Amino acid sequence: MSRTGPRIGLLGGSFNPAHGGHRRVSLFAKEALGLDEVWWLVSPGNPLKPKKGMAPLAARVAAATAQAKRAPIRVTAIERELGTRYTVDTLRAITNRFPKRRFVWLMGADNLAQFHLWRDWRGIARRMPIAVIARPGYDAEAVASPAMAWLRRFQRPLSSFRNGGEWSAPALVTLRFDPDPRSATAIRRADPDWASRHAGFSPRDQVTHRLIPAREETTT
Ligand SMILES: Nc1ncnc2c1ncn2[C@@H]1O[C@H](COP(=O)(O)OP(=O)(O)OP(=O)(O)O)[C@@H](O)[C@H]1O
Ligand SMILES: O=C(O)c1ccc[n+]([C@@H]2O[C@H](COP(=O)([O-])O)[C@@H](O)[C@H]2O)c1
Repeated sequence: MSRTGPRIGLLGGSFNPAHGGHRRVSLFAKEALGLDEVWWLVSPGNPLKPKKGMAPLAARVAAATAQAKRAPIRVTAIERELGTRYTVDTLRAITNRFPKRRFVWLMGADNLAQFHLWRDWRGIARRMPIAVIARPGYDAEAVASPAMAWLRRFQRPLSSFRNGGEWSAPALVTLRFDPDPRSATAIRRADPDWASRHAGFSPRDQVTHRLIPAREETTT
């Protein structure tokens, strides 16, 4: 299927909590890749991360919404609505739901280093291009990672993504810019009570439907 509509970067994450690094790399990726928007997919629960120390989804969405203010970033809890937990399932559902858009999966180099542990990671790479954002302390690990051994053959120059270029997959582009050292781990270390302070946050109900992009027509 040919996708010619708006270009969307998807940044999935725990956002526990969201920080300026998320915002900055999203804006950078938007410019570098010529995207129309970046959607943050605030995860109900990363399958590889412990639940302990994780603030409730609603608290993380609220903090992400504040962090994304006045930026072309849409904060969603779409995995909650879709009932998906694994990225491969989420991306299948999103591409089916928004057939007119073109998507690129964004992730930091720390996630590329672990990507081979994700469910059907090759399936993710086949579904949409991947843009990896350099991250201090992780780039060497990412380059040497098992997933990279397979993805390397699909590496594309940044120029192939810009100016209406064809977005075939698998494709891997590396985004290098002034690396941003911020991390949620550092924030939690400085403020160990962050998650417990929000433990009672909006305990009821789903995170609210207005955070979820409206369903589009399913015909192209
Ligand atoms: N400073 C950064 N530079 C590049 N990518 C980043 C940066 N911070 C977060 N990311 C990326 O954003 C996505 C969501 O990140 P996440 O919510 O896990 O934040 P984090 O700071 O990595 O959290 P933690 O320290 O708890 O692992 C991931 O793909 C991650 O690699
Ligand atoms: O699908 C998987 O197996 C999988 C394993 C680990 C992480 N992920 C996704 O990777 C994204 C980044 O997660 P995190 O916790 O590093 O911010 C987030 O969208 C997770 O759901 C997905």
